[in-house]
Amino acid sequence: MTPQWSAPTADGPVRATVPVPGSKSITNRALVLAAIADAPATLHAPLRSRDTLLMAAALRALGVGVEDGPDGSWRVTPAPLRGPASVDCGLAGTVMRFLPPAAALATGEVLFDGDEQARVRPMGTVLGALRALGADVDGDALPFTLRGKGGLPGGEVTIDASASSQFVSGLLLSGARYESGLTVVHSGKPVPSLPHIDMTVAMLREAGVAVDDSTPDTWRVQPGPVAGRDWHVEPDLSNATPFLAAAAVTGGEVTVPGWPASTTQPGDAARDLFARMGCVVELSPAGLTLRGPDRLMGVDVDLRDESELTPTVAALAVLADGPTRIRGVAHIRGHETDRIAALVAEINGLGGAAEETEDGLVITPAPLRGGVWHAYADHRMATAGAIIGLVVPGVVVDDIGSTTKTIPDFPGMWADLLGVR
Ligand SMILES: O=C(O)C1=C[C@@H](OP(=O)(O)O)[C@@H](O)[C@H](O)C1
Ligand SMILES: C=C(OP(=O)(O)O)C(=O)O
Repeated sequence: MTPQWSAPTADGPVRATVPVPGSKSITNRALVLAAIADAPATLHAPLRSRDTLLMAAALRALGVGVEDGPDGSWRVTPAPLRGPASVDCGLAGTVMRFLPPAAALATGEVLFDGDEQARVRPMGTVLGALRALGADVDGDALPFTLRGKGGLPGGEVTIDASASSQFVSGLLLSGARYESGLTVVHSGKPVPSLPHIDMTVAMLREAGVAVDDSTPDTWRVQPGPVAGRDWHVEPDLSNATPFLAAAAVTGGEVTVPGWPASTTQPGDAARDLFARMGCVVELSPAGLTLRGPDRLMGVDVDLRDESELTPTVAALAVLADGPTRIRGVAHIRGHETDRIAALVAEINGLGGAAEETEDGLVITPAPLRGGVWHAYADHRMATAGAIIGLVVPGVVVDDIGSTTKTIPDFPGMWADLLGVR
């Protein structure tokens, strides 16, 4: 855990242009696709943070070449995957869910483990699916060992992906390399974060893989090669939201350059969310510019599709002038931490009024006081504390280092945002 971090308060409306590092979700998909492709490829502007460095390290351990380019790019040279190897998943859902289906293509043993908190994240569905498809893997959670046989027959598998869209994405990413391809059928409560599956499908198609997603809850990947192609990684739109929130809560103006005109990133939904809370949001070739209102409005929102935005929306909600209800995110209890419980505990710990519901939380604005905001090793809990600290003096985030999961230098970016570096 890093030393306690006193969140800086804003002494007026925040005005800044904030370049945001690359998307975690795109970078880790591109790394996996490049690793199992038929030719070398370059990732331009990839995210280099804990989650993606762990993915790169894991692929290197499996025999893939991942070399640093002078401009921050990554050159990936595919190779037949092979064990014995150890994979440290850290706390990264994308590593723990995307790599085991790829490791089933390897020869030899691959040991997976991660942070203590990672050992309670839902994994059984992926491992059960791999077993059903013919893989030799024990267990239902980290740590586990997969004994690679150099490939899988593939076929059809039915899973319950209501706890994470990553179960589907992980299987699809490697499915074209299984002998008869792969059909994943979801059966259960609705799949969350569906745009992240759309991102997987779009990137597979860009890599020349035929994917049929025309039937709801069924995805079919044809067997065949994955084309080695270069990837240009977009800025991480979900990671942009704390910086945009700084303008929202101080009546300021923040621009994030390079915001894509069209994207599969669920973070793009932030444009509409901020607008509903009273902000003026403008997308132009210069990027996305957000102007904060005099008073933020509370909202009633279903965040099932963009559930990773919940901590930012909750932080905005405590500073709004009316109640907010967040629905549709029961599964975020299995994110880096139980985010529903964590948000409610930390908001109430500062004197706020938040309540858990079965599938989200309700926040009623109340005067807040300073105090310790616990991050629970969760990058988005930490950035939520930073947002509140802009307005509430004396907020101290206990583990700002948790932000390195997806942002290399959040404290530095935050200081630049406020002009206090
Ligand atoms: O595939 C991805 O890159 C992600 C999918 C989502 O996971 P869940 O479906 O578990 O919410 C999202 O919350 C996570 O941050 C990234
Ligand atoms: C849920 C998240 O991460 P992960 O990829 O580890 O699931 C997140 O970044 O909000």
